[in-house]
Amino acid sequence: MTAPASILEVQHLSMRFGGIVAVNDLSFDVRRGDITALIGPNGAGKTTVFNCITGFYKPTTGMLRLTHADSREFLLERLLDYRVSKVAKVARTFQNIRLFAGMTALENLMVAQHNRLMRASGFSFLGLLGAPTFHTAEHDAIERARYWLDRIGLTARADDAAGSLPYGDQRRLEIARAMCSEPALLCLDEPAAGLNAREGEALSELLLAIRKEHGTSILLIEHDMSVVMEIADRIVVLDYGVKIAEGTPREIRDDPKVIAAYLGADEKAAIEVMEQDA
Ligand SMILES: Nc1ncnc2c1ncn2[C@@H]1O[C@H](COP(=O)(O)OP(=O)(O)OP(=O)(O)O)[C@@H](O)[C@H]1O
Repeated sequence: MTAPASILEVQHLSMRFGGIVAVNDLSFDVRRGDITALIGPNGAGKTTVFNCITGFYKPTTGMLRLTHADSREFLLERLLDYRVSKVAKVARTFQNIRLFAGMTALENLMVAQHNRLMRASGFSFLGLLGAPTFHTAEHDAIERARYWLDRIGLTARADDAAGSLPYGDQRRLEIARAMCSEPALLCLDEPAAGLNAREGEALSELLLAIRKEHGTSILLIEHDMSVVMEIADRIVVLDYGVKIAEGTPREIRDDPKVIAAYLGADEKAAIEVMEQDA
């Protein structure tokens, strides 16, 4: 059986906060194995969409259907947030870094596998008895953590406190931590924020490698257009909670509606700017 082409279908999603309509009747698909970017000016509703997908918010209306490669379906709007990560296998990073700063880099990657280890330990009982299933799970968890440390070039700093690492390394460690839970869908909220050009390139390389080597579908919010244009397969553009465009990086770059939204101008003014640039 071939895996369904879309890993996530967002259908008619709306989210209201009192009188504010943060997301308004939004529909788009995240294709399996693609890097999809969600972009738009400040306040467009991007983080609200993420919060609905990851179960932090219950949408006012709409459906969020996630389909695993084996065709198992999950309606994310009906799941509690911990089940979105644990059962539906959606992992997420945040705009601000949320590592455990006092724990080592390796420990941060082990904590991410806590659920799996707890299950293998029979919720402590089998672990205390030293059951082989627990030892195997523990060994696998360490191997997985070491793999990801190596993948982000931090093996030599495995025992350093996460908070003492350079900012770019912390960003990539967060992504590695999310990958330790072996997600079907990886949601990244502004992973390039605060990175310099070199760190931005290292991030792009990491995300392209995750897609290529692990086949993980990625949905990212990003303001850094150089990163978006370089790595995204498809882009969805939001403005005032509404989808104003969707397409390949090339299609989006030349779309007057998108340029107008970013300039805070109307479409006619945007076309004039494009003609001046040409
Ligand atoms: N919990 C909330 N309560 C009330 N209003 C909210 C809440 N969360 C978001 N909003 C409002 O919803 C709108 C969309 O916000 P959101 O943070 O989703 O935008 P964004 O595109 O992620 O912006 P940015 O790029 O600045 O992070 C804004 O007007 C914001 O003030």
